[in-house]
Amino acid sequence: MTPAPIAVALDAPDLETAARWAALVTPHVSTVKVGLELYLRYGPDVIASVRGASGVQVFLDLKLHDIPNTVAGAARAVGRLRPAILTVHAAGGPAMIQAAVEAAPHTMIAAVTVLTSLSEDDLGRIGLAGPADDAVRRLAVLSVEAGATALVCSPNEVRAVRAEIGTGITLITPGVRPTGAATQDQMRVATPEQALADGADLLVIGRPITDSPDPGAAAAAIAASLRRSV
Ligand SMILES: O=C(O)c1cc(=O)[nH]c(=O)n1[C@@H]1O[C@H](COP(=O)(O)O)[C@@H](O)[C@H]1O
Repeated sequence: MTPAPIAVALDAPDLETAARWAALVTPHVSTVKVGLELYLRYGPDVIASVRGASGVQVFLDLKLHDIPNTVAGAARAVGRLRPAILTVHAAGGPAMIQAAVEAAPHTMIAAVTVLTSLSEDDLGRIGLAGPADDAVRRLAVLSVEAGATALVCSPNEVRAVRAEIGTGITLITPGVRPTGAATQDQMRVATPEQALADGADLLVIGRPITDSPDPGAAAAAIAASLRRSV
């Protein structure tokens, strides 16, 4: 069976746990995601540990955000690890995004538009007042023009972003919660089925899978539900 278009966020406190989660979920999902917690603790070795024997696609989520020269250096450094996907913050601007794209030519650069943990009230307070859709679409267009081939947004904006940028750009959506699951610190959320129906290409799902006593079964259940919904 083809693995589901899900990136499981391996936000674990230690490498053994992350590698165990990765091994349990990889029969069911296309991708595993390494974020700041693991990378800052263990460094580059973490990539090989979670990739394991399965050779699953690894998404390195470092959300780089600095001046173009610094981001180019960072993207070059981690590009050598050949992650399939690397995140940068779209708010770093077009020159920064372009620098990342050029520095890591074998990796898909995904620009994070507006964090899914931000509410519209939060957006007003950081100077992005208005519907989240507006800021997300603006950042999406800027990022694609700068060379990003993937975008990260909440499932609530995926339809508007797709309409704005057309096909050919990979849309990645965190903020995904199966019906009834706790939203925790996520503010702009939808179900996996809704995110896929609205045009997401890859769903980032962490705690609804990794907090389960059986992460493999939790991933398999969401994957099966996605298959039934298409
Ligand atoms: O870039 C990301 O992956 C990301 C962007 C965003 O806007 N929101 C967001 O939650 N994420 C990541 O997606 C994952 C979501 O995890 P859960 O909330 O546990 O499903 C975390 O690893 C976040 O770092």
